[in-house]
Amino acid sequence: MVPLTPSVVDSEEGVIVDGYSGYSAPTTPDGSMCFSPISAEDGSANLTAKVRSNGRSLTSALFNTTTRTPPVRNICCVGAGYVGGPTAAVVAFQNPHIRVTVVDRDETRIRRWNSQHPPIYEPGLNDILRVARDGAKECVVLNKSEETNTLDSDDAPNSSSDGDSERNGHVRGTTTVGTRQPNLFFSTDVARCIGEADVVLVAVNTPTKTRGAGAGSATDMTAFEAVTAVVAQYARPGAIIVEKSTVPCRTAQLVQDTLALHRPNVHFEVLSNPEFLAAGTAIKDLLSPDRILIGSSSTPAGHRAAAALASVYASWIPQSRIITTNVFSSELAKLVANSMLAQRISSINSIAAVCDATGADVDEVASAIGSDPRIGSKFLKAGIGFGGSCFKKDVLSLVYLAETLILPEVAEYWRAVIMMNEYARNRFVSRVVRCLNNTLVGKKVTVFGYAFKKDTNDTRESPALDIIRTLSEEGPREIAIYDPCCIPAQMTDEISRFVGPGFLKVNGGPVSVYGDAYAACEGSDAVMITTEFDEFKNTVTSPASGAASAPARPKALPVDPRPFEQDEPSENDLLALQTFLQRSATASAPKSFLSDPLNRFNLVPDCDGDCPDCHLEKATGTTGYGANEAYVPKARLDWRKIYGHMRRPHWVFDGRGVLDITEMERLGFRVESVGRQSRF
Ligand SMILES: NC(=O)C1=CN([C@@H]2O[C@H](COP(=O)(O)OP(=O)(O)OC[C@H]3O[C@@H](n4cnc5c(N)ncnc54)[C@H](O)[C@@H]3O)[C@@H](O)[C@H]2O)C=CC1
Ligand SMILES: O=C(O)[C@H]1O[C@H](OP(=O)(O)OP(=O)(O)OC[C@H]2O[C@@H](n3ccc(=O)[nH]c3=O)[C@H](O)[C@@H]2O)[C@H](O)[C@@H](O)[C@@H]1O
Repeated sequence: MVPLTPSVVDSEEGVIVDGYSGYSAPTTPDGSMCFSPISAEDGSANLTAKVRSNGRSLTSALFNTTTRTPPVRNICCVGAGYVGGPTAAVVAFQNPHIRVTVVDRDETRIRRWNSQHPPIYEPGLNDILRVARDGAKECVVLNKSEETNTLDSDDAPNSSSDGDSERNGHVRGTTTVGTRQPNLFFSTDVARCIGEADVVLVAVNTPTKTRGAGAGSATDMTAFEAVTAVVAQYARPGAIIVEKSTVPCRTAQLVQDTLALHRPNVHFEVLSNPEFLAAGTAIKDLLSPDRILIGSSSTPAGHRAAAALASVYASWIPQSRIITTNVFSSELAKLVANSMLAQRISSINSIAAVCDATGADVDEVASAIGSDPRIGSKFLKAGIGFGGSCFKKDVLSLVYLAETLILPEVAEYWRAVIMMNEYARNRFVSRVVRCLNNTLVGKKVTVFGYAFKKDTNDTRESPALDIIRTLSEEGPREIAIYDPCCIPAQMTDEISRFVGPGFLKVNGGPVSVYGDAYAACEGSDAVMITTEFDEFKNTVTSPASGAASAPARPKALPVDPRPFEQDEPSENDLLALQTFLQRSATASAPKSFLSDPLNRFNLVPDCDGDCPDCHLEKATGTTGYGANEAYVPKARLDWRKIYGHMRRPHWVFDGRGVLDITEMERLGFRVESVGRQSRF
């Protein structure tokens, strides 16, 4: 056990530091917390009063050097999902002195995090895991810029570490980076790990309730409430409890109440620290976030807790990007951020319908309005609408909040964002069916894209799944699915679970999953693009001229970070150098150099003989995206080749606006694209 920190000592068991007292937390009929702000108000308003007493930003107080900041040495993150896993990994990576343990009740998930098959794919995640989870070997890096951008394995800095030795094994112009011990762990022992932590990050799922009070819009707090109860029982006195999950506004009050109920007379600070990462760019977002938001109570203990959490982020994030607010503002800000982003997508999709009816082009409209800095150009891509696990549920959570606050106009306003999203999707599918003479019977339709957005294998609330379900009802001969990032076996399994096993071709249904885009198009009457993968883009130059095999995303070379600013390069410096060396290596560089140019990684132990992921990989011939194999964007599709595989009249329905219509029509396709018909 890590010794108690100063702040922990001043809030030992039996001592109420800030005068909190306990009351029972309201629950919904089905046992999960309702989190209605109205019912929360009914109890007591200790936290509310503290928040109201000081609504100003706490930032100045936070970084005031006179504020005593307890050192954080042990963090437990509850929830090893899309947020908990990558967030904890980056926190551990950037803070080698902090022990970070990610706990989950799902044994399979934890086993996979501890193996060569992490349960999620995110670009850059493996490199972080390989260092934080597995520790790193000593390595020697050349601390000066390369004159050329064409390094190969012989130029690898670590390969020149011998000869020409100076004292302490250093080579002129080189820096030795010491070994690093593992400080990221994954465990199913939830109670024990919570009990050892100075800071408990709660990053469990908070979906929309499907039954009971508020079904269809309120947040299902079952998992969050369960964790709160375990925290209340096992957390060490004075531990800082952090809401990382997206939760309804005023949840901190209810957490406080639950803690007080289970452990009267013990004080815990509850912080809100919502996560803003997006799937597919999680590591980039975590390494370089726009902002870190920390909400706390405005008491001295609240400020100390916020400062302690801020100190963890300060290892790699500039102070200016760490924003502090009162705890309820922070909770609400997360819901509002997602709702505003979703609203922009719905707004532009409503305009796409107007474009289709008038001949205006939605991309041109978006570009024209987006150049006004007050509007901005991001999140104005029209198409089949947003998917993913969060936008819909967070907008609905805001709707429910407004309803419970008796603000029906506000609720209706935000509900329209969801309605417009559904309208966009339905409009697209109706168009496909209409263009195919109102019947799919005997026809084959190919769906390109199963993940809810590009560069991720996250398929939650994927528009594709909804579309597959609707198309199935039309009685097609086949619905072929291809996704460049998702593993076919997993897609098949999900379709079986969420649409039904009877829909799979192997069981007599129409749906079949392909690992090859061209095979998926064989004999197809129509191709539908449902995810904006770069692989699906066509090029302005004819594929016949060779452009089809061009890389999907030619990237500018990253900057060589050397010479390092400090004698001792930071983990960020090493990561930047690794990326630089990988991207500037010649094609002949060996694979081992490309995956680990600094020769720093320890071996990942082999999986047990009965590892189900190894079996799956062997059985299906897919490698998955484990520690040894990352998803590499594939070459762009050769649409001319696809044309040859399809049946006339070669329909393509672009639900994501990734195609150049003129070029496609030149190849002979008939293209329908949301808001982009440009008939005039
Ligand atoms: N997915 C995303 O990109 C983002 C999600 N969020 C928010 O973060 C939160 C977590 O989301 P995800 O990571 O996507 O969810 P997830 O479903 O991927 O992971 C949640 C994990 O919590 C575990 N869990 C549930 N109850 C537990 C318990 N009682 N004890 C131990 N473990 C338990 C589950 O087994 C699961 O592995 C949600 O509130 C979400 O709204 C916020 C920003 C981005
Ligand atoms: O709370 C969350 O879960 C996260 O939700 C979103 O991230 P994410 O859903 O992963 O991905 P986005 O890039 O926001 O895309 C969401 C959906 O909107 C669609 N989209 C996006 C942008 C656009 O212009 N048009 C559009 O249709 C995408 O195709 C995708 O289906 C937010 O961008 C994150 O900041 C937030 O942390």
